[in-house]
Amino acid sequence: MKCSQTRAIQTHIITYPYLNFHKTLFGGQLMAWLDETAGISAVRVSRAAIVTASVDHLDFLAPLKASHSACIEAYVSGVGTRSIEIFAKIIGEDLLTGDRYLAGTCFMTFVVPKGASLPEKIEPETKEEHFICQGYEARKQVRQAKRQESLALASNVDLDIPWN
Ligand SMILES: CCCCCCCCCCCCCCCC(=O)SCCNC(=O)CCNC(=O)[C@H](O)C(C)(C)COP(=O)(O)OP(=O)(O)OC[C@H]1O[C@@H](n2cnc3c(N)ncnc32)[C@H](O)[C@@H]1OP(=O)(O)O
Repeated sequence: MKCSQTRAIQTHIITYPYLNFHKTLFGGQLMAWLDETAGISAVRVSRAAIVTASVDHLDFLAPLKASHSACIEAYVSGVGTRSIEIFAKIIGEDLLTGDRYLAGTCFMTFVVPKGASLPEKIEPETKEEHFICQGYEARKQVRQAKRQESLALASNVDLDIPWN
């Protein structure tokens, strides 16, 4: 399957309900939009009830200002046995001037239920897709090592009620 067949796009206007006290987009709102857009891309490659497993390298590169638009574009950049890596980019646009800027990039991993099937490989076509997809195996190895660290950390986190 080609990257382009998995592409999902959302465009939002940055307006009052989404602003923080800097009058720029609240980062948590951007994360919710990213999860939705990337999730749709993950469903496009799997046609299955995916879950978000992890988000890594969400880099907030530039603030998204009030009255600008934010275009989130996501596509599959690699697949494993049950995991799907999505690359997403967030492009801000000053709608009055047409100036565009990269506001952020992100990799997310979604997991399909046991029994669901994924294509054997993802085919990049554009220069950007080739660049992003070629790093998949290295990123997956890092992620697997981080997951072991995370599981070790979780086994040391206490569940005591915090108000005593
Ligand atoms: C009815 C619905 C219809 C659908 C309609 C369409 C909807 C379209 C729009 C959706 C847009 C919104 C999307 C929001 C989706 C949520 O909001 S989901 C809610 C938030 N997420 C969760 O609650 C997930 C909670 N965690 C879990 O359930 C489990 O820990 C997981 C993530 C499924 C892993 O389970 P597991 O069975 O222990 O995994 P395991 O067998 O060890 O590994 C399986 C694969 O996952 C990878 N993996 C596991 N954990 C991680 C990790 N933390 N990081 C990276 N990779 C990992 C492994 O490396 C392995 O990869 P492969 O070698 O198979 O490629």
